[in-house]
Amino acid sequence: MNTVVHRADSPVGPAGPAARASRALATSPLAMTAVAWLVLVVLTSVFADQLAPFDPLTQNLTELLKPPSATHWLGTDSLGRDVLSRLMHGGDTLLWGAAEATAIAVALGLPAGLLSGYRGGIADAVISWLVDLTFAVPAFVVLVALAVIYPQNTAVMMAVLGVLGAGAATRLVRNSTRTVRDELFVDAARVSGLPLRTILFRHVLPTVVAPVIMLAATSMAICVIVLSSLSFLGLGGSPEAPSWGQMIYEASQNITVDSWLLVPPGAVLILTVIAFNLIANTVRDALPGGPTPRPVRHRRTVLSEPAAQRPDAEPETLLGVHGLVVEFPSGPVVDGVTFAVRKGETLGLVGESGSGKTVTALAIPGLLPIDGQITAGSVRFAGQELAGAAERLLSRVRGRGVAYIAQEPMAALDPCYTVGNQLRAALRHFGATRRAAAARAGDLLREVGISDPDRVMRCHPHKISGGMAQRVAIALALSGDPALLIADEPTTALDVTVQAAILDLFRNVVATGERALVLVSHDIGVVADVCDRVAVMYAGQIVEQGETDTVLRVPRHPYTRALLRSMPSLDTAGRLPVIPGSVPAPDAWPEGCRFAARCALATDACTKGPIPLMDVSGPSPRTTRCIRGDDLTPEPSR
Ligand SMILES: Nc1ncnc2c1ncn2[C@@H]1O[C@H](COP(=O)(O)OP(=O)(O)OP(=O)(O)O)[C@@H](O)[C@H]1O
Repeated sequence: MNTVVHRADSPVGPAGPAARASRALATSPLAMTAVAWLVLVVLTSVFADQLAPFDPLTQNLTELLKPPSATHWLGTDSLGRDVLSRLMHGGDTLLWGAAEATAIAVALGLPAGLLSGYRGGIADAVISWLVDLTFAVPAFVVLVALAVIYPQNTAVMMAVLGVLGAGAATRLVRNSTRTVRDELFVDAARVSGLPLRTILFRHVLPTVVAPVIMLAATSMAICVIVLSSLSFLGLGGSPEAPSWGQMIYEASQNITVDSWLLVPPGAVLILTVIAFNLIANTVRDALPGGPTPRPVRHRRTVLSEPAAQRPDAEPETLLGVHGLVVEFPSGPVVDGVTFAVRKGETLGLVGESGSGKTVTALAIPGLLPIDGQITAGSVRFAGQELAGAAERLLSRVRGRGVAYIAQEPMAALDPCYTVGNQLRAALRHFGATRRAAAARAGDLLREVGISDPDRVMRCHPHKISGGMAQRVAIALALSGDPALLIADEPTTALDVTVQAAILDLFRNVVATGERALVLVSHDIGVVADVCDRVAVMYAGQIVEQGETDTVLRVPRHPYTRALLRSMPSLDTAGRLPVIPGSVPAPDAWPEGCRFAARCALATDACTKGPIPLMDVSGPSPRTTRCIRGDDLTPEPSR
């Protein structure tokens, strides 16, 4: 039975970075003091007319440079004006100006950074070039020039400062987006066929909110300093209107007569800047080191030779992969893979680590890493060619046609949203009304064997166990009612009991006869348990394929036999035989049989040249890539 557990070591909190940031702010006394100070400054500035004891401009020549008193709490300046009243009015222009520049920087930088980070390619190159341009502009010199051209026009100056600051915002959002773009939950969203807009706003945006808050707080601090500096130079606004920078300037003129005048505006300015920085630092500290960047994902595949219609395709074939070749810059890693899956059928792709199973599985719905390409062959799904297809077609097919279940279900679930939230969103994406989605979400969880769906729906992913997360991932995959499920090592991370339950679940999923399943596993026992047919992969090729019973009972390739012998069973006594050596890396594939170096039956003939797939006579279609297949003795029943 699956249990709901709290994983203390979970890398993610109960919600996303934004929630973590607000919790960090709420629980840090220093940050709360900073927030309180800023609230006080803002309220005082907004209600200065009502709160200030004196008019900030009224001069009283009989009260020059008075020290703090009961009447003038902070004293008077060289023209007899009340310092406290001037201080209260002095924050207005400053804070509005800083807010204007910050809002412009974020408004420009957020979409640009999202686009640049998520799309990459030309968009990234152009936007990065523009960002570099903003970094090259000496902002303060530009502001001084603007102050001369548009005297006392703080709005124009801050707008320009905002545009220049957008470069930093864009860079920050871009980098955060790139980090999250390759997370499995974003892949999962893409696999579900969600449109770009939804993926960006629902899955990527929440993870960049906290960095943006941090940037906004830093930007406010910088803008306050810049505006004060301009006022200090007499360039930052109307000379009559009080401002903190101007007050500091006036105080500096009287420093030998009365140094106290420097204290109130200086202290308020410093405290305000420190408060913004404290908030920025608290938010920064609340952010994790960031999800580990993974190799970038590719959205589009390129086909060097046009995929032809396959005349030999059987009409009931749901998925037909023919001669699939996938290459990375280092060379091919999948080499001419051919298999077909019919409705109601489960095909197992089995082989040791590095044999090319995952790359083959990812190639089907067009989810190869960015530097991987289908360079030959065909992937026909329900009559449509997917190899080299446009992203638009692929996103239509993903989710509704083909659903992909990743090995790490926890990582495939968005940590920012509850299970219910994610399920309902997926169902709504596939056209369900709000009410129908709410009902169907519970049904789906029940279908995948979760007995208390209401409670699980309220949980964030980090609060559920691995087995439960895998069930939720399967429910999510089923939300688009796909015809084909591809499950990549779906039980590897689970304990044996949960593994058995999940395999049962897969059996039920295809039992209706309406769906097909491609199950990727390195465990031939799992494949034997669930799959109707099996394709054994080795070094980028299928080396044997046929009905599971037949292949496992009478393997016709020494690699299949070696895999079977290394499978634990109840009657296994002593140590399990291991296959000596390891799968050759793609750049070390030999000319002849790729398994020859590890094969006890290998002869000179095996290493002379490529071994083609050969038919094996028998009651059902069967192929092997071994010229000595007939010499293999049947495996004793296990
Ligand atoms: N992004 C990549 N760039 C270059 N080579 C890659 C990349 N991804 C995978 N490969 C290579 O492709 C080959 C097949 O990898 P693949 O992950 O498909 O194997 P697998 O059989 O699924 O193994 P595993 O069970 O460990 O995932 C390996 O040699 C691997 O190093």
